[in-house]
Amino acid sequence: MAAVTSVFRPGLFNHKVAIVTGGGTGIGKAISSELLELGCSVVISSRKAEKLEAAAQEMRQKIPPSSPAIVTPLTCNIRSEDDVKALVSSVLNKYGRIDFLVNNGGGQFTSPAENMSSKGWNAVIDTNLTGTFHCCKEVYSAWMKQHGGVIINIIADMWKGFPGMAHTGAARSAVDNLTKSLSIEWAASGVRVNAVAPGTIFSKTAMDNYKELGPLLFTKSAKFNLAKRLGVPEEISSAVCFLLSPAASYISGATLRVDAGQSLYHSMWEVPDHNAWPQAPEGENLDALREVLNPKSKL
Ligand SMILES: CCCCCCC/C=C/C(=O)SCCNC(=O)CCNC(=O)[C@H](O)C(C)(C)COP(=O)(O)OP(=O)(O)OC[C@H]1O[C@@H](n2cnc3c(N)ncnc32)[C@H](O)[C@@H]1OP(=O)(O)O
Ligand SMILES: NC(=O)C1=CN([C@@H]2O[C@H](COP(=O)(O)OP(=O)(O)OC[C@H]3O[C@@H](n4cnc5c(N)ncnc54)[C@H](OP(=O)(O)O)[C@@H]3O)[C@@H](O)[C@H]2O)C=CC1
Repeated sequence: MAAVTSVFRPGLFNHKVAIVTGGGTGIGKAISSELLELGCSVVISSRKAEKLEAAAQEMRQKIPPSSPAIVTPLTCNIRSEDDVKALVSSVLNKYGRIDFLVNNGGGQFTSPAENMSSKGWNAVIDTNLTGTFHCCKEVYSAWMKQHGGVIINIIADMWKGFPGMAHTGAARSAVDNLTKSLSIEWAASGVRVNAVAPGTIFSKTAMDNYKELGPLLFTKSAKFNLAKRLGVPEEISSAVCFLLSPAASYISGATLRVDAGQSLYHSMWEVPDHNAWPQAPEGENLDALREVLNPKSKL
């Protein structure tokens, strides 16, 4: 299979520097690879050093000879403010600038809300909401406040709630709002802040996170969008590269849904038939409704 080639102009991001959290797998790997192809040096960052190093090796082999880009793997748990400070400081020491921050690292587990422990809830909120905040704040304070830049937050299709993953729905919705607040507060520094809300995007690592449930969740999900197929990480990457690029110079505070209309369509979560709902009030409208539902009842 041929390698995907960016639709953007070669050299578009020459000599820029990006941090991509979760940059070694799935969506983050696709974003990092496309940025490298376009000339941007990328720091890929997540918790597991071995995984990052392997991803960096693979990416190095694919950087076009014409690209001045360098890829650097650096470990960081975004839940820890100290880790994030150390990451940003290392990037500035090595590269002397940070043009782009892509807050992609994150995730969750499936569980009905009533079975979530406080520890599990906090793990997901700390990762997806607080982790994103840590990265935005540190990159802004240490670099973008004085020099400008672009931040992209990867969120999720939580627009109709997120039954089965209520913790991440709450966290991502909060990041959608954080994106707007930061875009306003940091506008005068020349910082654009946007979000991308993916639909269901297949990668091996994303699916494996759900263990034996993974294949079922992903295959079942494929029909709940207008394309009638799953997305792939490259389809998120191109949206991110657009928002990072000068083509999006008039876009800030926005969330771009890259979901083939999934958020407009019906949900995977089935509400079972039940009689638990309060009855509608008696009156002429309910009488008329009963007649429509059961015309013979009048006889
Ligand atoms: C319903 C339709 C779904 C279709 C799929 C469509 C959408 C796909 C969206 C995606 O985002 S795919 C990307 C998937 N990738 C990831 O999620 C990767 C990152 N995920 C994680 O790191 C974890 O999920 C995490 C919970 C965010 C963090 O895990 P970690 O192991 O670092 O946390 P701990 O601190 O060890 O655990 C804390 C606590 O959390 C609870 N918990 C963790 N995993 C599970 C689980 N699988 N099931 C139930 N509970 C879980 C648990 O209480 C843990 O505490 P302990 O019990 O271990 O003491
Ligand atoms: N795939 C999909 O359908 C969708 C994905 N998303 C979101 O997109 C992002 C990328 O997911 P995807 O590529 O699909 O799945 P992956 O599981 O491949 O990616 C998740 C990445 O996040 C990193 N990560 C997790 N926790 C932390 C942490 N505490 N600190 C730093 N890095 C962390 C992981 O690396 P490590 O374990 O080494 O820390 C991993 O690289 C996630 O935020 C995900 O929730 C949103 C909507 C849909």
